[in-house]
Amino acid sequence: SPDLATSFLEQPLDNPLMNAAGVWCTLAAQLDALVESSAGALVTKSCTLSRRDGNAEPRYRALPLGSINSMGLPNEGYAYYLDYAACHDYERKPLFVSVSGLSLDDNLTIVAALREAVLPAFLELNLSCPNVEGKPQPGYDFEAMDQFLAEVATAYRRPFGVKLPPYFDFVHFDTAAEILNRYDNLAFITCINSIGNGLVIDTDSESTVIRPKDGFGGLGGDYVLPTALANVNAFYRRCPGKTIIGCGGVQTGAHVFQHLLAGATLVQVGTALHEEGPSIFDRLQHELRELMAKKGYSRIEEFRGRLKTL
Ligand SMILES: O=C1NC(=O)NC(C(=O)O)N1
Repeated sequence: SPDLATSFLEQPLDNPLMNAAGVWCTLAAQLDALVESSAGALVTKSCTLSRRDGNAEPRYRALPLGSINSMGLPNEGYAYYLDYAACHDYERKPLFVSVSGLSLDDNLTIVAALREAVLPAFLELNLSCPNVEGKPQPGYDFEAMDQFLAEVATAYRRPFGVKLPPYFDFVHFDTAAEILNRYDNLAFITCINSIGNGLVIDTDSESTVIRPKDGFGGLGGDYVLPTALANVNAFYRRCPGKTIIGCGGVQTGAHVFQHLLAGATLVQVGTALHEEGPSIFDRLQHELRELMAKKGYSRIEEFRGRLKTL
């Protein structure tokens, strides 16, 4: 049957699937469940300098077409995730550490600690959390993003990656890619984070469905798949020297196939994992293998990045 084996920054993986940062990865027990699952890799909840309770509840709602969330970066603080990363068995599967400091200084402190720990973990720098009140997303402020990257790339010196927000304009794809391409140790790009500040209204109650920010929150699920695929392919085309991780709207093996076709090397699962649990990785691999067999593909590299245009 088709082989899902792949590699990421020269590390071998059994398959290209992993969780999206923030989903099933805030506490050690959740992370352990991902290690025990058939996911090919895992990433920790975006961490900040100190532990955070996050935003008031209700702050997440599953919907027929996906999800809306305004979690507000609830996490155990960066030391908790560095401790977890220090105990992880990297022979079993790669571990990514997501970092979302609330300031450049916080990010530099966390990144320096990660570098000092000398662990095989991969740093995913989150530039795109839309849910901390008063904190603009660095991903939507190109000057701030460039400054963040200049300082983090210099301080960390090792290969790292970024988690980007979705962009919706070719000028923004061009400008963001031009910035990313200036950093040689910026080795991977994860597209996309949630589509920020959507508003879901419940007709019966005539109300918003989450409490924070008057109900405005990040969208995931079916709502975001075409935007996620566009961003994966836009950066795949513009950043040939970098590896793309796809995230957004994955619920079936066909969605995984589409992300790979668009140029992704790994594929992250958020909303659907939140709703189905880690067994989803078995289902997605089964569905992807079935689809590959039907199409006559035996390995991912036979079609990855080979999206046809009309
Ligand atoms: O980067 C993030 N994206 C989201 O959609 N939500 C979380 C959060 O709010 O913590 N962070």
